[in-house]
Amino acid sequence: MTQTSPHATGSDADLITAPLTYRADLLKDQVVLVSGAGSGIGKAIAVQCARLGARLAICGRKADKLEATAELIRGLGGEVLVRPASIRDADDVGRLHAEVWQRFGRLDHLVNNAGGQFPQAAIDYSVKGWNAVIDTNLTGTWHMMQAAARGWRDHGTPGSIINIVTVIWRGMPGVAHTCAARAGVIYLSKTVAIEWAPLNIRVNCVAPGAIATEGMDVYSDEAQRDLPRSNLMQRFGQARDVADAVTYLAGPSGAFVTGEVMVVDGGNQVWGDQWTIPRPDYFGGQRP
Ligand SMILES: CCC/C=C/C(=O)SCCNC(=O)CCNC(=O)[C@H](O)C(C)(C)COP(=O)([O-])OP(=O)([O-])OC[C@H]1O[C@@H](n2cnc3c(N)ncnc32)[C@H](O)[C@@H]1OP(=O)([O-])[O-]
Ligand SMILES: NC(=O)C1=CN([C@@H]2O[C@H](COP(=O)(O)OP(=O)(O)OC[C@H]3O[C@@H](n4cnc5c(N)ncnc54)[C@H](OP(=O)(O)O)[C@@H]3O)[C@@H](O)[C@H]2O)C=CC1
Repeated sequence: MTQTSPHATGSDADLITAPLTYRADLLKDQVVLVSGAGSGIGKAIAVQCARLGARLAICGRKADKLEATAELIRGLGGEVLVRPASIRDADDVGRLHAEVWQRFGRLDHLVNNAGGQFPQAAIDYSVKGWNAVIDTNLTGTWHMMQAAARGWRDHGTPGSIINIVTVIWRGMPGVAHTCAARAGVIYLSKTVAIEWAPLNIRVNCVAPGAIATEGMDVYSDEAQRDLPRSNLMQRFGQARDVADAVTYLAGPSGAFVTGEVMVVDGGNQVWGDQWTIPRPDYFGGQRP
């Protein structure tokens, strides 16, 4: 979604100046690794963490997008390691995590935000299209989780993982591949929350509903018009709504929270169709 869209997320200036929900030293000196931090929700999370005193490591595939986020962080006086990487590449993910430890000597939180999908009827998925979404959203997320956990285990320090997923519980017509991947991440997270509790690692998820970001550009104009009507608030959420949930889980407020999924969706989990492809006649036909 472009910044000129009526539903566009806050501008860079908003990310820097919007009033903080949390006190400004909440994450002071902590190190946060955010994937997909070059745009949308990841950018909002990274900038908010920097405003809360954290030092950042950011990754994504496109260096120019990451640099733009890094500029904002540096402008705030923050410290940031910029590391282009695809989360699909397990070896490169391993090197990324090694660089984070080398640079900062610690990692406190991993925010697995990188991901995406394309709208298509599931019956038409190609093998390559299915694999692209599963390899990114499920397997790529896992590479990052495992590398982080190994780092904390090897250094004998605590850590927390926050995985950005989505609202899967009533299905997601038009994006079945991402629904499958995110369901996998949620139950992976609940399981390793148990296995990694002895390592003092908390593992949680945040499930956003329809949030106004550049990522929405992959959907048709009709879908973008319809999505804000798919929740009780009748609007898009903002990237900072998700950043606030991440901060809740990362900060002292999250100290007794693990294996949880925090839903930030304006109530879409209880009401509202979320079709991202034309609705079949069987269900009342095309969206208005
Ligand atoms: C639901 C509402 C709430 C959620 C909202 C959000 O999450 S929004 C925020 C999230 N942000 C986003 O969602 C951002 C956009 N999404 C992405 O960038 C996804 O991460 C990605 C998996 C498509 C990228 O995978 P990649 O880097 O590998 O990209 P690639 O281009 O190389 O494609 C690989 C293959 O996938 C297939 N295929 C791709 N597109 C289509 C299509 N339209 N049609 C059909 N098929 C399509 C095709 O097979 C293609 O190969 P081909 O045939 O071209 O050789
Ligand atoms: N906006 C919404 O309504 C919702 C979004 N989500 C999820 O939230 C997350 C952020 O989405 P949003 O900000 O909206 O969309 P964006 O498309 O703006 O953000 C996705 C980010 O992921 C990065 N990314 C994609 N593939 C890879 C990869 N293989 N390795 C590293 N980075 C990658 C992209 O950067 P680059 O292209 O440089 O690699 C991009 O910055 C996504 O996982 C999305 O699916 C979930 C529910 C709703």
